[in-house]
Amino acid sequence: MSTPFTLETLYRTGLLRPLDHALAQSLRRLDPTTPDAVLIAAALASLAVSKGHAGFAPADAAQLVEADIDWPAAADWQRQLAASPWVATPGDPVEPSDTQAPLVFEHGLLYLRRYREYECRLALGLQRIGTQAPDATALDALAPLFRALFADPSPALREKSLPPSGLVGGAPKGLDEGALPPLADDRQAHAAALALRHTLLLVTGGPGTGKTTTITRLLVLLAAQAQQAGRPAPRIALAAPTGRAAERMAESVRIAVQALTELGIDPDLCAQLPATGTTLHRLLGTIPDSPRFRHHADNPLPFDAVVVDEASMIDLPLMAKLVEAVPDGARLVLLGDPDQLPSVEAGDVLSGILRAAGNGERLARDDADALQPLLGTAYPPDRHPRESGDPWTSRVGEADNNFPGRHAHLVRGYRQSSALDLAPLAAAVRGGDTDTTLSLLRGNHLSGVHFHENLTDPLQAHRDRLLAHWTALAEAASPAEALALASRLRILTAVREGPQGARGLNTRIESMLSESGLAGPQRRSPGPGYFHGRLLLVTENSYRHRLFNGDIGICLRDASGAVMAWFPGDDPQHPRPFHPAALPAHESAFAMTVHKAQGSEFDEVWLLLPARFNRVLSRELVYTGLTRARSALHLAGSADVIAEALARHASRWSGLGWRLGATPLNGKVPAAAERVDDVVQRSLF
Ligand SMILES: Nc1ncnc2c1ncn2[C@@H]1O[C@H](COP(=O)(O)OP(=O)(O)OP(=O)(O)O)[C@@H](O)[C@H]1O
Repeated sequence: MSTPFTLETLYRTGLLRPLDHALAQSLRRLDPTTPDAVLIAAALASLAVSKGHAGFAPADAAQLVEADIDWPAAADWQRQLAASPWVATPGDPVEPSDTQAPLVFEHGLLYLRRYREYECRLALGLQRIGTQAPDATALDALAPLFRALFADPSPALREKSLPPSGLVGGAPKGLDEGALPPLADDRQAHAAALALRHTLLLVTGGPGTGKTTTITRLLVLLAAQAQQAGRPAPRIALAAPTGRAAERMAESVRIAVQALTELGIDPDLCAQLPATGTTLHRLLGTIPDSPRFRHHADNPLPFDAVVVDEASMIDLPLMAKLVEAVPDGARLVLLGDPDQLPSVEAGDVLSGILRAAGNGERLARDDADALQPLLGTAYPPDRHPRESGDPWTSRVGEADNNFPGRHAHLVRGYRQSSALDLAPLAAAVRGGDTDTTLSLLRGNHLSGVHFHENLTDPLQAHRDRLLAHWTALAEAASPAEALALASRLRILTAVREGPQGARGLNTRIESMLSESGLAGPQRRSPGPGYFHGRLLLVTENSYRHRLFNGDIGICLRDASGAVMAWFPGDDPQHPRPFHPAALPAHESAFAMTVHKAQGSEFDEVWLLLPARFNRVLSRELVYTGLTRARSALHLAGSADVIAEALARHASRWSGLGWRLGATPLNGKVPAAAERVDDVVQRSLF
C-alpha cells in the first residue's frame, strides 16, 4: 500500500528527519493555511541538502525518497509552490531573491534560500574572475620557454648536457623552436597556454594524467612572464579541500620542479614556486565558531594565482566563499577528476561548472589563433573547423554559452606502473560498461588487478596476509616508518554500516589484533581503544592541532610505555605525537569508506562492495575506490552488485550549470530543467 502524501505520515514513517519536519512545522505555525504540499516540499528541500543536492526537484521526488508515496502531479505541485508566499520565484538567475521568503523555486528546483544564494554568488564570482583579461601580450617572448617545457625537452637536453648556466629567458640555451615537435595535439600544453590567456581555468583528468605537472609548468611560465615584464614574482597559493590532498599536491609540485631543474629550466624561476600546500579552510582563514572566513570579497586573498586541487570534493558554500575571496585580476585554476564522487556536502560544484564550461577537448578558434606563438598552428586558418571535421573546432557549448573560463581535459595517463595496469578497468567503470568491466576482471590479464568474485569476507579468506600487514605496523622501528608502512594497504568500503561496512570491519580487525596479542589491554594506555599499532582517521578539521578531516595517524607506545598517536608533520621523518585523549574526532582506519579515502592513495587497495545492492553504490564510487590503488587492486564483490553500481550515477540536483551558462544577466536562460539521474543516500556512510 502506498504512503499517503501528508507531512505527518512522511515524518512518522521516518522519511523526513526531525530537522526537515521542524522547518515545515515552523512554516505551518506562522501560517496555518499553508498547504501540506508546500510544507512537504520545504521539508524535502531541507532533506535534499543533507543528501548533497543544492535543491529539490518536485518533478523527480521519487529520486529523493525511496518509498511508495502518492506524489501529487508535478505540475500541480509546482503551481502550488509558485503561488505560496513562502516561495520566491526570481525572474533572473543571479538576482538576490526576496529575503522574506525562506524558499526559492527556480528552474525546476525548490531551494532553501541560502543555497540558491550560494549558487548565485558562485556564478557571479566565477564570472568576475573569468572576465578579467590577463596580460597576454608577451606570448612571443615566452615561446622558447614554453616549448622547452612542453615539447618533451628531455632528449634534446640530455644530448646537449646543458649546464644550468646555459639558460636564456628561463629556457635551456640551444633549444631551437623549429626543431621541436608541434604542440597542436598536446592537451597539457593547451591547458597551460589557455591559463596564460584566461584567468579562470579548469584542468580535469583521471589520476596520473599530469594535472599537477602541467600546473607546475604553468607556474614557471607565470614566473617568467612576471620577470620579463619587470614585475615582482607572482604570489601563488596551492590548496586542496583536505590536508592530505594538499600535501599530495605540494609533493607532486616539488617532484615536478625537481625534474624541471634537472632538465635545465632556470632554477631561479623554479624557486619562485611554493613548496607547500594548504587546506582551503586554512587558506581562507577560519574564524572560531563562525561559518565566515577572514578572507572574503572585502579582504581578498593576497595571491596572484590560486591553484586548487581535488575540486570535485569542494561543496557549494566553500566554493562560493573561495571564489569571492579571489582578488580581481588573479587567476583561479581548479584541478579535479570529474569522474570521482561528488562532494559529500551539498553542491556537486565541479560538475555544474563543467556543464557550463564544455568538455575541454578542443580549443576555441580564438584561443587557437591567439596562442599560435606557443602552440604552433593549431588548426588550418583557411578551413572552417566545423565543416572540415578538423579536430580544432570550437569547444563544445561555446556557441550558446556565456561561461568565461576555459576547460582542458587531460586524457593520457603518464603514471607508469608495471605493477598495476588499471587504466582499461578505470575507463570501463567510468563509462558504465559492465560487460567490459567484468570481462577485464574475470580475464585476470591486468597486471596487479585481482578480482575476488562473490567474496564477502576478505578478513576470513585472507586473514593471515592482511593481519601480517597490520602487525608489521606495530613492529616498525619508528613512528615515521610506521606511518610510511600504513599507506601500503587499506580496505575501502562502499558503506559504513553492515557486514561489509567500515565500522564493523574495524571492530573485527581490532579483535583479530587482540587475539594475536596486539590489541590487548595496554599498560598506561589512555583508554581501552588506544592500542599499540591502531590506525586512526581524523574526521573533523582542527586548526589548533593542525589535524584535518582525512588525516591518518597511528597509535604507538613510546619509550616510557605510554601510547601516543602519531600524525605526519611537515617533514615525513618527524611525525607529530598527540595524546589520544586530546585528539579531534576520529575513528579506526584499518578499513575506511571510499568517501573518506578521496584525495588519498595506497599501494594496495582492497575494495569491498556490499553483498547486496545499496543505493550509495554508483560508478563514481567504484571508480574513486579503485583509482586509490598505486600498485595492486583487490576488488571483492558480485557481478550483480557491480552491474547495478555501474548502472548508476552519483550526481546531484543543482542549478549551477544553467546559472553559469545564463550569466551575465542577458535573460538567456535555457528552457530545460537540469536534473540528475540518481540520488546518493549519503546519510548511510
Ligand atoms: N607530459 C609528460 N611526460 C612524461 N611524464 C609525465 C608527463 N606529465 C606527467 N608525467 C608524469 O606522470 C606522473 C603523474 O603526473 P601528475 O602527478 O602531474 O598527475 P596528476 O594528474 O596530478 O595525478 P593525480 O590526480 O593522481 O594527482 C608523474 O610521475 C609525472 O612526472
